[in-house]
Amino acid sequence: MATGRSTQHNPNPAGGTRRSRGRGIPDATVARLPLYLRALTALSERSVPTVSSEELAAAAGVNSAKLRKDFSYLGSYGTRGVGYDVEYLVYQISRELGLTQDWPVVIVGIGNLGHALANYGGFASRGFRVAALLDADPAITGNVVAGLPVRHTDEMEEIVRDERVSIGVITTPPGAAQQVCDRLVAAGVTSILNFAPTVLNVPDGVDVRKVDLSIELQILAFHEQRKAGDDLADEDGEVPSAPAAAVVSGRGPEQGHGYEEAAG
Ligand SMILES: NC(=O)c1ccc[n+]([C@@H]2O[C@H](COP(=O)([O-])OP(=O)(O)OC[C@H]3O[C@@H](n4cnc5c(N)ncnc54)[C@H](O)[C@@H]3O)[C@@H](O)[C@H]2O)c1
Repeated sequence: MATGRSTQHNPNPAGGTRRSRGRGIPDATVARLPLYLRALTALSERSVPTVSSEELAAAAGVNSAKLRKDFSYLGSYGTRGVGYDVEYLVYQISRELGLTQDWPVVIVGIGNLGHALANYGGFASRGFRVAALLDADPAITGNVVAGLPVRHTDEMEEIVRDERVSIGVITTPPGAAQQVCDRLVAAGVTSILNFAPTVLNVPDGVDVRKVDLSIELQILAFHEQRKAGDDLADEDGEVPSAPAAAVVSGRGPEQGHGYEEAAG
């Protein structure tokens, strides 16, 4: 394993706007592109030809000034009085996100979550092909999930090389995640989507995105608590002291998605 590891890619580091490699689009803008693409795809499916920045911003849940700024990085300014061409924007954003090419993905850890992800049809329609499902448990290997045989992790290196896999999805228990990550990276994977509740150490040049539904729920709980506090304050004019900080204290900078709050 390489030395000099860094921790995961922080989409919004303190002290400046991080720019993605290549065309100088800020990472915060890149993080919002999938939101625009989802909204645009829905419009495209309804054969809507054009959309205003306000309509699209509302559909994507983003502020419209931010959307116009984001699209200016793509060189897309829309037409006054007409708006943006939906099909062209779908193409432009897909191209920017690298979705016009096929991305083979491996999923490691085919338990409850791995099964659910393997069965999720949305990957293929967005350009992500599940190249292999891997698990360390011989009782699971050989089972067919979503039409694919679960293969043993002993085959990981060979599969990554032969299928030219650059994206690995980790759905193992937390105790196994770092070791799985190390093997994926050593085999040539350069992007990891980590569902295990653990912080992964990776060498420079490897991007890690972390998905944690419990953190999202904790953030909602924080806002719920604030709302409850506001209601009480409305009644008696005082805001009660809320122990909410404890609820969100586990939120590290790499864990928040922060589409709206991220600098753009
Ligand atoms: N991010 C989220 O929102 C979210 C939601 C649910 C679960 N999780 C996490 O996802 C992970 C999986 O959860 P689950 O409910 O599917 O667990 P599970 O126990 O059902 O499945 C885990 C699978 O990983 C396999 N495994 C164990 N060690 C391995 C190794 N070294 N290499 C390859 N495979 C290995 C096991 O054989 C098993 O099939 C856990 O870390 C859990 O905490 C995250």
